[in-house]
Amino acid sequence: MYKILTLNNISVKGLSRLPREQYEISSDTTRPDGILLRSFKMHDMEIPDSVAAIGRAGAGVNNIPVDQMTKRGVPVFNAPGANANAVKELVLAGLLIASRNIYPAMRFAGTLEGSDAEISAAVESGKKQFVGSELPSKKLGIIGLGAIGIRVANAASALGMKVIGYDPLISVENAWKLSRKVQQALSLDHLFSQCDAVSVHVPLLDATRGLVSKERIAMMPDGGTIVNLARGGICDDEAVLAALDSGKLNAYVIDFPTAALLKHPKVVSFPHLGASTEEAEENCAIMVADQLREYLEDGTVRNSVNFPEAVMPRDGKGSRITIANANVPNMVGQISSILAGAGLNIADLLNKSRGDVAYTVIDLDGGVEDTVLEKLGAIEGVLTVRHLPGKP
Ligand SMILES: NC(=O)C1=CN([C@@H]2O[C@H](COP(=O)(O)OP(=O)(O)OC[C@H]3O[C@@H](n4cnc5c(N)ncnc54)[C@H](O)[C@@H]3O)[C@@H](O)[C@H]2O)C=CC1
Ligand SMILES: O=C(O)CCC(=O)C(=O)O
Repeated sequence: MYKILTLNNISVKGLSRLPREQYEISSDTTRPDGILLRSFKMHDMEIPDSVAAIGRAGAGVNNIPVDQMTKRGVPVFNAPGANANAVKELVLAGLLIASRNIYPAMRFAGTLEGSDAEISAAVESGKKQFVGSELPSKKLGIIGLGAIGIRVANAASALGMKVIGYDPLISVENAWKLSRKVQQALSLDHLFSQCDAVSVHVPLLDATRGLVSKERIAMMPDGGTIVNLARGGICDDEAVLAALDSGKLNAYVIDFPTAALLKHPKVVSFPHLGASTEEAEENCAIMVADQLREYLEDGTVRNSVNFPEAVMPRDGKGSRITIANANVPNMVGQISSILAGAGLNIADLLNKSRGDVAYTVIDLDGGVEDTVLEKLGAIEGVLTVRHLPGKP
């Protein structure tokens, strides 16, 4: 029986991918084999050494101590693209809310009193305060052309906006998906200097912290909009607030409000709502539960943020061993020698590496003694050895 600890509510459709006869799922369990979570902050948590894998039902993994898990040989999985449409829709909503002054206009309408005729008169005289602008008259800059950025770029372009994108690390697959109407920015400064609105879609990393800075905001045309549904910290909030006060910026759309931001009339705050649709919650939970199950049962690695992709078909009968180790020379040689010394025949072998980690999947013709597993675990640099018995 595998034990799974949940640190947030995970969609039932996802949890149902883990059959109850094999998986015990609880928000309060000791010695779990796997953890499923969304935005729970794991950095201050003591992660039990029983944990073999962590599944993030979403995209961002800045709430998980990924480096620490890599050193322990624990893969962290996420659900790339599974909530991207939901975020794209909220970005478009944010742009429209900002450009049409929808919040102040709704607040104004909500204050009106009197007869229908009086309300109608107040509506007609009051609406001039909320005159907005249309999206096609604006140029949108998108920073980060991953699953979300690409969708926002293509959708904004289809709505008639001029769109320019910046992502020096864009994948070939994503580049193919990008509308040909989207221009390429040569640098962040190039992007900021010509965009009326900028939307960020990058992970929170050292390299992206404070990326929307005072200096870059100053390059924008007056009256601009910043949209940040990516993470707090990517924009320098103090600089944004000063720019809102001076009129340099007209609106800030944020999914990560702070006390200072909530008080400001030009800030459009959402409560980390980007991925909160039934569809996105189900997509993420299903994807990550499937990946966790495949790893626990077969050692397969798909969509990990710290392990190499490792998919080796399995006939199910013989034993499978998986080994995570430091990515240093002669590991496969040492592993094979121990198996050969124990008279074990390797039926199939896959060895992949990513950064500091290497991962090996070995199918054996028969079973394997615990003493052999102990010898494998004692090789210097080996982080984890897992034995996955054959399935009938
Ligand atoms: N508000 C919400 O509920 C949600 C927020 N997010 C946030 O959005 C972020 C992006 O999500 P996805 O598009 O799904 O991720 P993704 O991994 O598909 O795309 C991220 C893109 O950013 C690019 N990038 C990385 N560093 C960069 C830099 N310094 N400059 C320019 N581009 C850079 C990468 O090359 C990649 O193409 C997540 O990391 C997460 O923080 C994601 C989903 C929901
Ligand atoms: O699970 C959520 O609601 C948050 C989603 C998110 O921020 C992400 O996927 O990065």
